Amino acid sequence: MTTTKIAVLGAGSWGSILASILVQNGGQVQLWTRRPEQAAEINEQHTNQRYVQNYHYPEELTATSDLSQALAGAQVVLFTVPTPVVRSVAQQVSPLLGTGEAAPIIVHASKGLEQETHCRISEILAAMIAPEKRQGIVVLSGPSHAEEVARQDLTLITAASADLACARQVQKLFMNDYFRVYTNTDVIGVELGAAFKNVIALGAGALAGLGYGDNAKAALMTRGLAEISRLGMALGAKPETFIGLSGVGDLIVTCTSVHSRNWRAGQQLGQGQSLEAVVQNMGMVIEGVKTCQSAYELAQQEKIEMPITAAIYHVLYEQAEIKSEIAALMRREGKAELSWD
Ligand SMILES: NC(=O)C1=CN([C@@H]2O[C@H](COP(=O)(O)OP(=O)(O)OC[C@H]3O[C@@H](n4cnc5c(N)ncnc54)[C@H](OP(=O)(O)O)[C@@H]3O)[C@@H](O)[C@H]2O)C=CC1
Ligand SMILES: O=C(CO)COP(=O)(O)O
Repeated sequence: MTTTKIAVLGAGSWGSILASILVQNGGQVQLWTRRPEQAAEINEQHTNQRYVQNYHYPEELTATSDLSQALAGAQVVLFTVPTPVVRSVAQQVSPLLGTGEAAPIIVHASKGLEQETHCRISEILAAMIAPEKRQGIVVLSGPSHAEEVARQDLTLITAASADLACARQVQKLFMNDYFRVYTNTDVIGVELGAAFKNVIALGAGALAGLGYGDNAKAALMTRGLAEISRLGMALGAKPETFIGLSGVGDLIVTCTSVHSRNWRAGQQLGQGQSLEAVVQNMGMVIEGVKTCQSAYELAQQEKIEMPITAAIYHVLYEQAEIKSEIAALMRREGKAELSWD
């Protein structure tokens, strides 16, 4: 079997751990970081202390700050940078890619929507990388905190693509005894589930920060899933995807885990910290903050009721009090739980 050459772009928590899996599975991986000192740390110490503490990366993993070196001969290019920088990184990548037979499969593992354009990540990649420079675009998504994958905890995720053959190739690259990958062709549903769950996780964290209990958490997740699915379907997603790994699966893990940066950010907001302080202190991406604005605007555009997302938007962008938003949610007019009643 020939070794697959893979470029992983972004050496944060997720990119570096996905790169590690690919190396463990026999891939030849170049991990790109914009910081030469981080490349040196990964190559020489086999650590990435800023993002994943107490983890020793496989010694075969090579990091580089030279993008053309990372992409040379790559058959697969995996984007793992935060949503707000996907467009600018793709712009740098595009001129360096081969065409035709040399064009790579493009994969991404980011979870958000672009602010202002409301684009999904695969839409950004399709716009920035010409069709002759890529094979299929595959989305990797599901309940998967980097910290747990690092310790080889059992993890199941989805590889979604309109091109099922490409999704299967990506599935094969990542599968091993602790990391199991399913395929899905509903790219819209997978990307929207991933983006919107981060917004609900901010709410789950805020409830915890205010001292609410498990009833409130379950209620938020359930009604959060209802509104995510409503907007997702209006935007072309298949309903079943929201009860899959990239939907309810990721919603559960993000709303219930201390590993989640979105949950932790919400918890700190609930404890009374300012958004600026929370973002500043996290030192890692909190995707739900920006995606909340896109979700709120899309809901208005599609005329979809999303009361929880709207409440979180009011807190993040209009300085509303969390407790007043909770009170307003609880005092909404009584409703039927399901749309057919
Ligand atoms: N962490 C996790 O468990 C999971 C994360 N994800 C998703 O993966 C994506 C990445 O998240 P994650 O790795 O956790 O984020 P982190 O905050 O841990 O790391 C972000 C990485 O992106 C790099 N970066 C930021 N801006 C730029 C830029 N302009 N050009 C190049 N590189 C840049 C950072 O580099 P620098 O250090 O130089 O700033 C850093 O390496 C997010 O969309 C997240 O939702 C998905 C599943 C699990
Ligand atoms: O998406 C994730 C787990 O599936 C990670 O969530 P956070 O970005 O909130 O840490």
